[in-house]
Amino acid sequence: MISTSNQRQHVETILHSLTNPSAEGEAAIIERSWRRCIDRYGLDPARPTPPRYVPGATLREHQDQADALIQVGRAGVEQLYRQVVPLGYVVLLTDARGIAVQFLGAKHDQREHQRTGLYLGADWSESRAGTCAVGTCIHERTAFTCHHSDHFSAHHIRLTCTAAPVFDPHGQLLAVLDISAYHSPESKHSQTFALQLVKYTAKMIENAYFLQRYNDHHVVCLDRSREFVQINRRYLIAIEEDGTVVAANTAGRKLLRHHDLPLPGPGETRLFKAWNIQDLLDAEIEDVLTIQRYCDDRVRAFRTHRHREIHFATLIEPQRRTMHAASESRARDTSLAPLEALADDDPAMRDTLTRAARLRNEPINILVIGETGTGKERMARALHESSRRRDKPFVAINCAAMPESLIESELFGYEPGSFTGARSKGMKGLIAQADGGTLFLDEIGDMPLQLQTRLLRVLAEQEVLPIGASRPLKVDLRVVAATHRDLRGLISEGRFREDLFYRLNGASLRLPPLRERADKGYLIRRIFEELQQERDERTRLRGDAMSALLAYPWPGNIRELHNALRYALATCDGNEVIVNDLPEECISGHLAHPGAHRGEIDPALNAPNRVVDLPGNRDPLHQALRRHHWNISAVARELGLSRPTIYRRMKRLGIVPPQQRDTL
Ligand SMILES: Nc1ncnc2c1ncn2[C@@H]1O[C@H](COP(=O)(O)OP(=O)(O)OP(=O)(O)O)[C@@H](O)[C@H]1O
Repeated sequence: MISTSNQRQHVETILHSLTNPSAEGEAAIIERSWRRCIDRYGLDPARPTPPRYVPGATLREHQDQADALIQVGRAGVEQLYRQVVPLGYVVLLTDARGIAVQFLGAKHDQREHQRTGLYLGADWSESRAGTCAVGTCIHERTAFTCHHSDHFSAHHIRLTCTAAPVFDPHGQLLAVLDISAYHSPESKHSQTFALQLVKYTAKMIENAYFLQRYNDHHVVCLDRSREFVQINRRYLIAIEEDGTVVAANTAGRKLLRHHDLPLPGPGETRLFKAWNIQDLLDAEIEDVLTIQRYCDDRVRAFRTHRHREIHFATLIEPQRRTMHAASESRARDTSLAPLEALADDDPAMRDTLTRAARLRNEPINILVIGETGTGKERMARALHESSRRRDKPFVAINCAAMPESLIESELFGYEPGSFTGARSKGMKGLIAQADGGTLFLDEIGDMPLQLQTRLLRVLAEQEVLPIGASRPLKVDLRVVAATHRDLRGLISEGRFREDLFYRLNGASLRLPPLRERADKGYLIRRIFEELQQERDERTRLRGDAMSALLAYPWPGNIRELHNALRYALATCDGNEVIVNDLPEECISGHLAHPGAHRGEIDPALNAPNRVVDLPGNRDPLHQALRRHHWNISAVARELGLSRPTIYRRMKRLGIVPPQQRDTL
């Protein structure tokens, strides 16, 4: 708390500066803001303003509107957080109206954060909070440190806050990135480095947003340094195929303005001339569009027309083109679609899929290797569906799951009356059923040795001898076998036949574990989509749930992911899956907090405590109910959940309030 004399002195400083304006530079920004607080917003420096929070539903709307930026900027915000948290800072991302839509802070200080307004849903607009880093940054459209008594409200003067704006590709303010700390040296100079760091991160987020927004355009990146142009991406200018400039990042807009080529600002309706990149650079459009293809280091130097400055350029080509290429290849050969769908841009998977595509019609057997649940059966099915055998059967056999006594008859079939208990008409074995198609032998490492010998004969002769039969049946088979075991190890232990290994291993395809895949996001979205189709419903996967899913190491691989999403869809409120709907193990490394509710963006990182109300976690809910004497509204408030959700979870967990127990 700040002492009354300090508070009085703070008020006097503000009032004095307003009657004696003198400041320049950043001090002038503060004076201007103080004046607005009194003249325009009617705030009183003598009356501390406690933080104001928007209601949960309103916060949701703000978060939804900022969703694209939050998603694109997530990595940058999290990186900034990791850099500053050891120094006692929290990180806020607010929208252009100053509402905190994302918050990352140390877990144990949650109450303090909430008391100060450094929390989700806090309104940091200048008109509400007075002079502060976020609100004043929004007003002045510039990065700014509001240190201690720079704040208008005495409530905030122990804070140091540094904020930087993030603009959209048309110069409109999108968001403000802020770091704040409770304890800092008296001198404002101590925050110089903080200011640079926040500006840098805001620029990275802005550029990431720009590149995503214009990923269907050519984007020219310019820099005064050849060495840094690829890394810095300082000036970004999106152009059409004919060179027409369509947008630029903040630095790019400044560069264009400096060369008398201004772009319209937000809300500017008067007609601007459409500039061409050739108005800026002394270049043929072909020289610009071919940088990637014809320049050794993918950099080309140009002089600007007006100031004759040398700029080095690189070019980011439209993704549309890559997508076209991919869809063209698919159009040429649509049969590859089942394989293509297995992965997005994971390098190991792309290699595996390229090999699979080449092998799909080759007359060789394939061994699929990967940890349990990595999608080996999926791969086998996709190989079958992409091959010329797709209209014939795909027969899957799990060699580990089948009782040893049955394997032989199931696989090879039998003649009528060949053993006691056999069907009178005999049975066609699974191998014969797969004739013309694909036989998938899952967990091949678990096949008993004696059957390995018989299987070897089938593969060598391409014929199968049912039990009790005197003549073998000819079969045309492609065998895909899968294992998560080390077959060579089993061979050296004498538990797997080496000759069978070579028969099965005409080629091998290795599937990476999910934790190593770079396309986790694609898999999550795809499986979520598949499950929704299965359930015939439309549910949203919220960003916080996505973050927790991306961060989890997935020891059970895609099967575990599949189960986690199925679970979340079954237990969520039907509209959206949030982090607390996920199974406990998926979030226990990324704790959500008791107040995690459908209004917050990333409880996984906001988390001060363990989740109190995890699905399936009966005790904490039970404890909360007892603590509140079974008052459901109070429990719902504490847990940040709706009353119907509490009732639903009680029902699911079999929790019955005492007053109802007698009636059961
Ligand atoms: N690329 C994928 N896209 C969507 N779902 C997938 C994908 N790969 C696997 N799955 C799903 O993950 C689960 C496990 O896949 P699959 O059974 O193919 O794994 P596996 O490696 O054969 O497992 P195991 O080693 O236990 O036999 C299944 O539900 C499957 O539908």
